[in-house]
Amino acid sequence: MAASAPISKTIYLGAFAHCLSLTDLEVCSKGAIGVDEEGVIAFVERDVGLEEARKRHEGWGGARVLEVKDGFFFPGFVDTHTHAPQHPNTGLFGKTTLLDWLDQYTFPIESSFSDLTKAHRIYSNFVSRTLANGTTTCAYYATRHVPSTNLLADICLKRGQRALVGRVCMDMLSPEYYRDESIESAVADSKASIEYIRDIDPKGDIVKPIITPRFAPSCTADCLSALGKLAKDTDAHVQTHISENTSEIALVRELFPNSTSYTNVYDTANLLTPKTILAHAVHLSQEERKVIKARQAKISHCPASNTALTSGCCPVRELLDAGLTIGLGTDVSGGFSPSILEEVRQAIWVSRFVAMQSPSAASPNNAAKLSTAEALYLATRGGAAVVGLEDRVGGFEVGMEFDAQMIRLGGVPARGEEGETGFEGAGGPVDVFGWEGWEEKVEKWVYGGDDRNCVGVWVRGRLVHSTGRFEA
Ligand SMILES: Nc1nc2[nH]cnc2c(=O)[nH]1
Ligand SMILES: [Zn+2]
Repeated sequence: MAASAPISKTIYLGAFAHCLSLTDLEVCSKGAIGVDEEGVIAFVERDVGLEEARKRHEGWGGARVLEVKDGFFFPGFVDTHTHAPQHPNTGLFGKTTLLDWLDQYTFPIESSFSDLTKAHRIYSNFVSRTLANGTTTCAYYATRHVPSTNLLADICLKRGQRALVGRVCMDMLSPEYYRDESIESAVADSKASIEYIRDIDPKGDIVKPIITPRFAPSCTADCLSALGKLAKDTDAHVQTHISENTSEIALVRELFPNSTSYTNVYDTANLLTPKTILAHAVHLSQEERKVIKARQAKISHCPASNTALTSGCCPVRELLDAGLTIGLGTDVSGGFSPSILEEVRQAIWVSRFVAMQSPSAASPNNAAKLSTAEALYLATRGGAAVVGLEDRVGGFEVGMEFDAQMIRLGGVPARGEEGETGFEGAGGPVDVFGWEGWEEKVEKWVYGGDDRNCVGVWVRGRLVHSTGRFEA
């Protein structure tokens, strides 16, 4: 499954589902998606069999055919915010909240990434884990160490996962043992990592650098401004955290007394650009939302993390109504799962908690609730827009690149005989009895599925993960 191996022209046959818009999920029970040797979608046929699809497309007679059985193709997920070095801490947060969690759990593990052997082990495992969960594009925070940050980019490139990889900057309020020595060294190290990543993938088809000030409380105003200038000079992406937790917001007010808001701190440093990803955005004021929209900066919604660290319930409907571009983020290890499918569920749950906070408990604010289609949109097309890939990935359209996952659902045997469990035909955690419609099958996957259902993953038409549960 080497990322550089040539790919053959393939017709992906069978059911597929993808989002056409925020509210519109298309589920096609009998499709044929033609993908060329460059991994670009050449045709998408609906309600046709293989022979008809071949007849309609000259030159596709000899193409390889890959059929999905008991399932469907779905676009690869986009994880718009996660921390690869925090992977060993997944599930470890106790009763902490953001600021004490950083001190207790996060800085100690991140600081150990000066050890390249350890970094290799953890990063390889995490990239495998995210791929196995259908994540074809991922925005990664690394640590402040240049060699291990570059190693993460190497691993993503080798495995064929699209990635934005960021060397973390932090020149204040972090422990002595894990802090940039100066603004100059923070900028020079960031530059070195940007140059390395652009060198290994000059076109940025698979890996790209992303400038990563950790968050305002761990960067001086001058460091933020220097990174804003670096973003302008290099035209690179930017990622940071914003307005995650109320104590953090109070700290920002104290540290930046001349700024009118948390958003204003980043805006003053020229860090809000169309290529900026702002993680969390739970407690933004109306004014801050307007500024973020005006700068065309993007939002990563991280519902599992926001609940685990009791940061708050992000009012996603309001952010959508304000016209902001939003994707989902696992935020490992604030978040407890590397799965964007889990974030889809968590985003739906959190929207329901927001709905139940309406003044009348007897009548929830239904408008706040995200539908399954909307949450899947955030996981695919929304995320693609957050990382600037909306023209290339996120849906099955002619001219887009084939980033996809094959989802298989378990069939329950038609006849259970005495002594049988009725479990024999099942593959994975979702039981399908045969009478469900395709929309219902997708719903069952969203609420009950996991990586056992994700049997194959492709990036630009290249197989990057497989469980062996289909014939390639
Ligand atoms: N969730 C989360 N928030 C942060 N704010 C600053 N650093 C972090 C981090 O590592 N995780
Ligand atoms: Zn984070």
